[in-house]
Amino acid sequence: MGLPRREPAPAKLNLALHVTGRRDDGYHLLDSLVVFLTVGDVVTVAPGPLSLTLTGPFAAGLAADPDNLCLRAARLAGRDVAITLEKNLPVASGIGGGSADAAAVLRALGAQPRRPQDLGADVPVCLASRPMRMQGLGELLTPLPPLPPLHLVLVNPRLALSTPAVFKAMTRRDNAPMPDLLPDFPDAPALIGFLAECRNDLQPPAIALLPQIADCLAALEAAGAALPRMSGSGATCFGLFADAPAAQAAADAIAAENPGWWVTASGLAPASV
Ligand SMILES: C[C@](O)(CO)[C@H](O)COP(=O)(O)OP(=O)(O)OC[C@H]1O[C@@H](n2ccc(N)nc2=O)[C@H](O)[C@@H]1O
Ligand SMILES: Nc1ncnc2c1ncn2[C@@H]1O[C@H](COP(=O)(O)OP(=O)(O)OP(=O)(O)O)[C@@H](O)[C@H]1O
Repeated sequence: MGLPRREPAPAKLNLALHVTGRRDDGYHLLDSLVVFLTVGDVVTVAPGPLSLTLTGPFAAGLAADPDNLCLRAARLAGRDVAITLEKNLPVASGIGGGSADAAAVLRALGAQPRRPQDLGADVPVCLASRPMRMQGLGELLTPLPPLPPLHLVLVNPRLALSTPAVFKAMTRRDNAPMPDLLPDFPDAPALIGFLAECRNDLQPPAIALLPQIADCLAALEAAGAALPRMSGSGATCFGLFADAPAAQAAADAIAAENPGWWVTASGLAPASV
């Protein structure tokens, strides 16, 4: 594949995240509905030697050190390339930033490693970057039926949350999965009705570790969001709105009231990135 190449790394969002068990090695069994957003990082890959340059609003939260997931992805692909990462997503925020970046590097290189999950449980789904039911530890992927357009607002208190710490803080790990057969989602009310019966099982332990998450959820609720919920292991929360102007107006109102937070409106990424 020709270089240089610019590859979007769309944010990952867990519309629902059920934790259904725990293996002896400490990893958890998941059942999740995952979608990808128009907001995201951007990776550019050019001919080598191997290097990483960080730009963008959240670049300061990361170091260009060898264990950055972009460099780990290039090494897994066996390629010496010069990578630029435009970091638009908050770091350690439950929307898959690092996994999305690693997947974008692999896509840009046309690499198909046998075990992308070795870079992180979310990397296989981020490689696909299209709506999926994600099961197992994150490696079992089933495409979702077509989804209606969604208009979201994301809210993050600009406080990082460690994924292992949230899993560790769970008090109950044998929660019910989603139904075996998912219904069709002809419109947003149908999807919202289904999601209302689902959960993010990481939300209660995350709030116990970081009570500000409850403030983000309350702000979304007050702005009229359907289904305010946390994504992944947090702390980013999301809510759904009727249309793009309503989402933008809610994002503006929440940002004005909470100048310290990261707030953005977003839609779903097109099916192929
Ligand atoms: C919570 C999710 O974001 C949901 O999409 C992902 O499962 C986490 O994906 P990720 O950040 O790519 O995860 P990894 O970097 O592989 O793992 C971080 C930590 O999360 C916990 N972890 C992750 C995935 C999984 N199925 N069970 C786990 O218990 C483990 O403590 C692990 O050490
Ligand atoms: N390119 C990268 N972008 C973000 N974080 C990275 C990257 N490379 C390494 N990391 C490390 O990975 C950790 C997790 O960050 P990341 O943003 O992927 O978490 P997350 O959004 O919570 O992901 P998930 O939803 O998959 O749990 C951070 O502590 C960070 O230091």
